[in-house]
Amino acid sequence: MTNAIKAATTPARAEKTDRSGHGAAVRVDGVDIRFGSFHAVRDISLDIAAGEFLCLLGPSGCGKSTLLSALAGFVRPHQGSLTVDGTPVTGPDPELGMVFQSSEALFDWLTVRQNVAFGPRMRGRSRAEQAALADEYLGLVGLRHCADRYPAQLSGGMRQRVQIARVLANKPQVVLMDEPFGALDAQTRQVMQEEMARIWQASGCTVVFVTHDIDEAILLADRIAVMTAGPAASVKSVYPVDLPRPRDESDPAALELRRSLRQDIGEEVRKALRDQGLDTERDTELAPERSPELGPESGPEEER
Ligand SMILES: Nc1ncnc2c1ncn2[C@@H]1O[C@H](COP(=O)(O)OP(=O)(O)OP(=O)(O)O)[C@@H](O)[C@H]1O
Repeated sequence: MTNAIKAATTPARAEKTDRSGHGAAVRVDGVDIRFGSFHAVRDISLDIAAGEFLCLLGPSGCGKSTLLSALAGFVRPHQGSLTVDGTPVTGPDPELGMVFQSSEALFDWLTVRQNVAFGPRMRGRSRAEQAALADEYLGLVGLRHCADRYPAQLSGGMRQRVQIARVLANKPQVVLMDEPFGALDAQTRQVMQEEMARIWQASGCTVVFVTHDIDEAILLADRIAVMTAGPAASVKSVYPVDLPRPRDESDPAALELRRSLRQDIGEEVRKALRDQGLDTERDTELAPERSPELGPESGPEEER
């Protein structure tokens, strides 16, 4: 467990009704996942504190989504355990909200308000409670004025905000996000990242966020876990992001962290490309950056 994020104590899940909408501690302990004979991830251990924002970074195809799916209860580990506030994850659970990359997950035939009220409705909340929750979470994502529109009448960024509101309206303790802004244009993505930081702070939930984007991870995360190239991917290193919020990407400490992450992930990407028989020597895009004026590189937790 050298790469593990050490969580505080993990209180019993029995308290969850009192703390609904607040974060839960997540423990990934020695998790192996296989698809038939294919070994996707190997011996992954991570302790994520209640209310923490953890980003998972790594080369394409290393197993980030697979790990997230296991946390969501969609995929069963071959070995090891996944627990939320000490309770094993055995299948999908309303306490574990999943936000997908594509906003196609929304129900096109329901209005925005009905989409957000869907979870509370399924959980037997009264009409008044459904309306109040939809109003609250649409307000949080700044879309109260769109409540009566249908998803097709919204932009991609707005649809993603509806998806986030719909997940949060269930008051999950843990929100799992799989490249939620990956399909957005650069400007919308930047606004959504800033919004996400605000929404997370307002909701208090634990977030596990998969991304390819180093800058996005630095902007959002309390800690960043970097995965090795697959197959049999594991956690290579965990970086604490000790930067004040809101984050300033031009902060020298942020630039230094970015350089370390690029180097760390670049090594894994080159390894993956070599395994695929590609020549990576000429890949200048992935070459580690050298900026002597930035001083010594920041390192992952276990190197400190
Ligand atoms: N249901 C499945 N059956 C077989 N193999 C799978 C299955 N799901 C994922 N894999 C394989 O597991 C590996 C990890 O896939 P995964 O989607 O988790 O990677 P990723 O890091 O999220 O990739 P990307 O960053 O490109 O989205 C890949 O080699 C993928 O082909």
